[in-house]
Parts: sequence; C-alpha cells; structure tokens
Amino acid sequence: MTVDSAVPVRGIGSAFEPVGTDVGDRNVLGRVVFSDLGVQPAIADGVPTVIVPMGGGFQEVFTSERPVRTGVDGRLVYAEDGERLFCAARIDRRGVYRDTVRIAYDSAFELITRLGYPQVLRMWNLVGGIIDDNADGLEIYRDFCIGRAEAFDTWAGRVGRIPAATGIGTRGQDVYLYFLAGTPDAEPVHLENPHQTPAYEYPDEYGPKSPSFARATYVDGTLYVSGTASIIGDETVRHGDVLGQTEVTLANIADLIGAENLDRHGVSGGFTLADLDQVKVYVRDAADIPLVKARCEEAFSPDADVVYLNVDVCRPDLLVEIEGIVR
Ligand SMILES: C=C(O[C@@H]1C=C(C(=O)O)C=C[C@H]1O)C(=O)O
Repeated sequence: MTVDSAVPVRGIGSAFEPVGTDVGDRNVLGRVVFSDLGVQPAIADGVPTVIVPMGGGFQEVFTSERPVRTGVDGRLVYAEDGERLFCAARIDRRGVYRDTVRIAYDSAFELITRLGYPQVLRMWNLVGGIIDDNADGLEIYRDFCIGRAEAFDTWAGRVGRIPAATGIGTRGQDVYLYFLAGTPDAEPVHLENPHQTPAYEYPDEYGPKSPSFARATYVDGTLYVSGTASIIGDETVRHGDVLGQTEVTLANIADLIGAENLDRHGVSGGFTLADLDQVKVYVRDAADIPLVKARCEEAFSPDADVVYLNVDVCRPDLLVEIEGIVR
C-alpha cells in the first residue's frame, strides 16, 4: 500500500465490528447494523443508527477525527463533523416507489446542501424485493431507479456529480438509504471501468431510467468501490455460473482499481484485490456461499474484513456482487 492508504486526517473512517460494540469515546457519524429485521433510522446512544434486514450479524461504523453533531430532519437522521456528513432514511414498503424515492433523495439533497455538504461521496441503496414486480408490474429496482434519476436531474449542478453506490436486495421489504457527503472542497474523483458501460448510460432495455452511480469514488485517500458484478459492457456474462461470475466480478474490480485505470482518471497509485478491505460479498443463493467464499479468500488479504450476505442482486441473472474500499 502507498502513503495514500494511511488513516485520513480528514475524511471518514470506517470499520466492521460485532453488533453492539460500544461507541466509547469515538466520534461516530453513523452506524449500520446488519441484522434480521430492519428498523426506521434513529439516533441511538447519540449515534445515527440504521438497522437493515440483510442478515450478517455485524455493524458498519463510520467515524471522524473531529467532534460530530447529530440531528434529525423529517425522516432523515444525520451527523456532521464540519467536513463530512452521514445521513440515512427509510422508505416504507409501497406499491410504487418512484415518487417516494424521488422525494427521499430530494430531502437528502436539500439537507446536505443546506448544511454545506453538497458533494455526494458514496451511497448505499438497500432495496427490499429488488427484483420483484411493483404494483404496476415494473421491477422494483427499475421503479427505484426512475425516482433516483429524477432527483439527480433536478439537483444537477447543485449537488456534486454522481458517486459510487450500491443498489442491492435485502431480506425484508422497505428501502434503506445511507449516504456519505462532503463540503464543496472535498474534490472526489468518480471513476468508470473501461470494460463496463457507465451505468448512467445503460440502454433502456434495463429500465426506463438508467441507474445513477459511478463505478468508484476516490476521496480523502480512500477509494470506495461500488457494488460490482459480472457485467461486461452492459451485459450480464457467465449466466448460471456462480464461480464464473465471481471471476468476472473480481477481474472487473482489479481493472477498476489498478494503476492503469487510476492513471486514466488522474489518480496516482494503483491497487490490487489484496488491498481491498471492508468487503461485502452479496450472494443470491445461500448454497453458493461456500464456493464464492473459497474463491474470495484466495483473492483478498487474510487481514481484510469480508462479509457474505445472502440477498438478491439488481438483475435476476446476477448471482454475486462485491463491493469494498481501499485506503
Ligand atoms: C451491479 C450493478 O449495479 C448495482 C446497482 C447499483 C445502484 O443502482 O446504485 C450500484 C452498484 C451495484 O450495486 C451494475 O449495474 O453493474
């Protein structure tokens, strides 16, 4: 690893830890508990806390070097440290998500711009029933993507460019959103993968509005890698072959974070899969987890935190998806 990998003096620290680990005297911006049942985001122990129905039995904690201030704004909970912000919301299960998703994103963008954090740095979208049909017969992920794209269109020029994200299924209903954002001087670099069509340019065969995310975002010496799957160009490859899909996914991430692609985006350095940490591996079929895990253990550092979550991916033909960070 390079100097860039040091714990940032500014920016957001993050860790996976056992559920219920004490906040202690840490400055915690947000806590996401991966559990069996989801709960409306709230301030708990003075910390914005989201309990998401993903299984897993761990918590993801975002920390700051600086004192934080927490708040509640409508249905959003948040914490800010003067440079970086965490916020979270839940959208309750409904027949059609489009308008409510747009409103939730609008509210989040309104909050972050009002508080002075217009740079969106990383977004997670946990979508219950992601590949099920909504009340109109449209796949819920496609329904979700419409509302999100409408909000990004409305706020173009006022919030920063579209950052890294994850859009993944859950083991429950409802939709959970959590975001990281920064002050205007945050200067994130959003990366694309030369082997993958930018998601915001996917053709309409994948839905009326393209998904709004970049393949990775580099900020504060941290590279946030979006949820990545077995997609080349815009097409799913290695249908029905979970190991093949894992291989393509790992190769996509390796190409994304490697020196050549970073250089193409004006970022110095270059990373390999062994540098990836806080890895979430999403596997559609529980029975596939041992196979996927065996392959991932070869690819990632033995020191990396890696969790395996049994949830649907955003296309019915995707069996596996992987995200992580490099510091
Ligand atoms: C796997 C893909 O997309 C997924 C969906 C995302 C979203 O809609 O925010 C982001 C990354 C992935 O979790 C892909 O299109 O390659």
